[in-house]
Amino acid sequence: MHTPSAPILYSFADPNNLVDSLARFIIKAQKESIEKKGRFTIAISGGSLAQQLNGLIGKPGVKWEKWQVFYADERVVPLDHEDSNHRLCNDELLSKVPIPRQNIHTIDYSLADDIEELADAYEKELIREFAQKDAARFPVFDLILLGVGPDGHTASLFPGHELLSEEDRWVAYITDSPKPPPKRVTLTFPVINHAARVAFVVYGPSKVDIIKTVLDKPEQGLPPSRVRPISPGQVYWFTDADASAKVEYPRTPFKL
Ligand SMILES: O=C(O)[C@H](O)[C@@H](O)[C@H](O)[C@H](O)COP(=O)(O)O
Repeated sequence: MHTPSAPILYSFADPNNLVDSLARFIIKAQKESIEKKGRFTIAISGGSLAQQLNGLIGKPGVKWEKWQVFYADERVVPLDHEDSNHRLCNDELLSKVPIPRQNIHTIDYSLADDIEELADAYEKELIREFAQKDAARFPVFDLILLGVGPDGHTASLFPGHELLSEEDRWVAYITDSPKPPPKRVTLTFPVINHAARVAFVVYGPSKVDIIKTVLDKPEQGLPPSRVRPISPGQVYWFTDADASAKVEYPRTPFKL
């Protein structure tokens, strides 16, 4: 029944090719989603991922007014703070494209003194977008974009952390993140694993060992290995030759 499909691994020798292929992949996902539902729901992580999205800037065929952008995880800092994932994503991409501000769903930092309330408010923001329209137990994002830390975390789901077993909530909070800043909110595994598509974007030599473990030894259960969207959801890996150098898992040639 709901057997997850095997991950699809792309490895690009040329970094520009990764950026361009990722942009084309996102535009195709956007087109299919808008044709089906009239909108495109996407969640974006922080870290180096934001820079990899600049292939979208100025590309024909992107219907920015149909995008609904959420954050796969967010650091609990003011939105203009240099640690904010929203600030990063805004600086790298969103401020450079004609997306309506109300389509960008940020945390409400005014609730930061009570992180549980802040996480609940962000969950309600998702419910407003998804529950009424899709009436599903969990939201079905059209696309979730994730990175992987050298310690094997993804979004703000860290190896060995109790949040890995969250089965109920859409948005959870963490106050002891091993990667600073310590206070964060994150989408949970049930949400990530209900997405139509999840794409990891990982490049550079510092990721070579962790990517090998995640893809070749999924039985170790690192957070990115647990990203296995239920059918017909699909997980993709966009890597460069440095990050995937040691991986034995089979690569798929990129074509749309
Ligand atoms: O808020 C965060 O810290 C990120 O969302 C995090 O999950 C990130 O994606 C990875 O740590 C990879 O980051 P790099 O690509 O910068 O290594």
